[in-house]
Amino acid sequence: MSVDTYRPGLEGVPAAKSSISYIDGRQGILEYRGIRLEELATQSTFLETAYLLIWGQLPTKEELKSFQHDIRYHRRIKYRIRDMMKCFPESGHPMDALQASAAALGLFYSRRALDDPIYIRNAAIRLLAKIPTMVAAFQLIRQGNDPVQPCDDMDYAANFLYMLTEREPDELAARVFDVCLLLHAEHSMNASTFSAMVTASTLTDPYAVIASAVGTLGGPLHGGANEEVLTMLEEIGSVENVRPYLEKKLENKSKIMGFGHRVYKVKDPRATILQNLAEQLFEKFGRDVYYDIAIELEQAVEEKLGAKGIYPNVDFYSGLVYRKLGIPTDMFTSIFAIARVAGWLAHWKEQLGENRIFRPAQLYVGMHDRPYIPPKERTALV
Ligand SMILES: CC(=O)SCCNC(=O)CCNC(=O)[C@H](O)C(C)(C)COP(=O)(O)OP(=O)(O)OC[C@H]1O[C@@H](n2cnc3c(N)ncnc32)[C@H](O)[C@@H]1OP(=O)(O)O
Ligand SMILES: O=C([O-])CC(=O)C(=O)O
Repeated sequence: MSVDTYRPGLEGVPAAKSSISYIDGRQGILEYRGIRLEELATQSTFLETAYLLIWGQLPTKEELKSFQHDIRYHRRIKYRIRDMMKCFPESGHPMDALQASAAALGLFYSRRALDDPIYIRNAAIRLLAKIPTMVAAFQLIRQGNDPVQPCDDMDYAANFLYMLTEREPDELAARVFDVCLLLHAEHSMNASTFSAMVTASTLTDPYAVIASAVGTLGGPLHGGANEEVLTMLEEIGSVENVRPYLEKKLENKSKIMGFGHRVYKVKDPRATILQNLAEQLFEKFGRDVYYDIAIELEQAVEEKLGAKGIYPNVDFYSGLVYRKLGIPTDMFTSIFAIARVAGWLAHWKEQLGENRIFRPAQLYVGMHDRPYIPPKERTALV
């Protein structure tokens, strides 16, 4: 293998064949199973879209009804998982709590019948159903409260907001949240999905697959950027400070959170839809002061970095939507994870269909034939 074939970060290197989603990064197009995201966002729901992603086609009325029913039925989590979560430190990050809880599901359900479609379906249903319950449970537990049981009369998104706030959510808020989940559900070979696929390729159980993907999503270069964006907007503090802040960041060669993408060289289509959702919420519940800062920052970054193809990504406007929905900043990435479970499961299933263990090569750049030096003859490096 030569240095010429090595691409840091595997940029542009195809790592799998997939029919799940398609991105045109120059035109800002995203399709799930061939259907434009914009069409799904206005006409579908998160659960219907999750079905589409995992099983490859839109469900019939009966299939959707039975899928929704099964998810409702499996929303509760075992008291032992709740008790385990009560032992987590309240100061711990929600993504760490989620990774540990997702992995813990494997203790109860990891039968690994990977060639049995019923096992695959049940595992997908359990994960889609229980992950939101676990995310909401940690939020209540860390505030010193008991988790709220899922409400059987509520849809997926409304039920999550209910478990989080203990109040029946506003209709617009629930619909907006559902669309947010749909927008974050899948995005081809991103880092967390790749992580899920590597884990899946060893034929381990799906709970380990999802736990490894959650760990990868949390980093600030990936899903964790949505929290960082809000912190940055708070730090900027005023519209007047946007340009001086940006100048300083660029001088220090720092990244501007929520901007840039390996594939998109224009504004991420999800950011456009999220911005629109934020505006719908502002119209009903009042404008967020940070929105004006965000708009000014988008403009300033475009002037400075637009020529390099650096525009807002999905993480730029999502936090402003979640904030208006009353979701605390350090939970933003867990919300992303609830949605992305659908995409991870779709890739898990696709990977199992034509599995070969991931085992890439490396370019060894170390030494050879070094003598072993006994401890007393060694000198410290510094
Ligand atoms: C859900 C998601 O994962 S969406 C991405 C969320 N992450 C972020 O918002 C974090 C900020 N963005 C970034 O760090 C990057 O744009 C990434 C990680 C998303 C993509 O990284 P890569 O494809 O490896 O691009 P890379 O980091 O090599 O950047 C290429 C060039 O653009 C610049 N650049 C990229 N993103 C940014 C940014 N946000 N702010 C300033 N400059 C940037 C780099 O400095 C680099 O410039 P150079 O060629 O002059 O050295
Ligand atoms: O595709 C990527 O690299 C990151 C991303 O936008 C996502 O995972 O949604």
